[in-house]
Amino acid sequence: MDIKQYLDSTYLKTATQAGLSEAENIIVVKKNIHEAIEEQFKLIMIRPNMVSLAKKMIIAADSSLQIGTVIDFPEGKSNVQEKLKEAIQAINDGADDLDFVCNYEAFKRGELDLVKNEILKCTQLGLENGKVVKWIIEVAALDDKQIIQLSAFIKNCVISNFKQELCPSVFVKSSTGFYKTENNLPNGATIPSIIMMLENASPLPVKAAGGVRTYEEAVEMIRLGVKRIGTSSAKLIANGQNSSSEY
Ligand SMILES: O=C[C@H](O)COP(=O)(O)O
Repeated sequence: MDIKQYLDSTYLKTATQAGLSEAENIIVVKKNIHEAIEEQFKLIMIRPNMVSLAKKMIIAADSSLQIGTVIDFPEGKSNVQEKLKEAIQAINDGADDLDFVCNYEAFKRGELDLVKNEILKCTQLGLENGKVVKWIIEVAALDDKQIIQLSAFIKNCVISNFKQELCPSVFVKSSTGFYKTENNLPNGATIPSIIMMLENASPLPVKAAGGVRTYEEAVEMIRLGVKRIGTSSAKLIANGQNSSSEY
């Protein structure tokens, strides 16, 4: 098993978030894309406005690196038309994976029809274009019951409305990595949250994202059963693999 094939190497900071100029931030994005090509990661996960750039670099390098991008990131509050518009642009620019932020706040308010509608329409758009779709539920914003309920809700929406053979292309994903918690609590993929997702999203696969920093943490997530790991520490994790004989 090659751990690199689980890694969605992620760089999602805007220039402002990185404390850089736009030009400097593009240099960092390019460095991340170049590194993902060199390291033969599964995928580079970047903001939508960087997808065309990644596509050009990947074609120029004759690489099989895939491109993922985030839709309605990081809050997931936009209406379904805006989510679809952003996703169509990303598809046209060359994205392979579409990681949608679910309107988890609407789910918490009990607006289930709204959430179901966005899951069905956006998933359909992705699948009919041959894309992988992921639904980010932002576990740090949810209590345990809500993690269980939202994972099961997404699963039920997908398995009742799409062909069974398409289910492996629709993930439930833990976190954006950008959620601000009170008292600096973990804002990403904790082991208990991932276990709850795995138990309730199956047969949909789970992506652990947010706070996965080391080879050991990545291996633990894979042992639990996740099929993808989104991390801004992909190179560090891959280097950890090189220094261990475990896999
Ligand atoms: O999947 C996406 C996350 O933004 C990655 O979070 P991280 O920076 O904690 O690895």
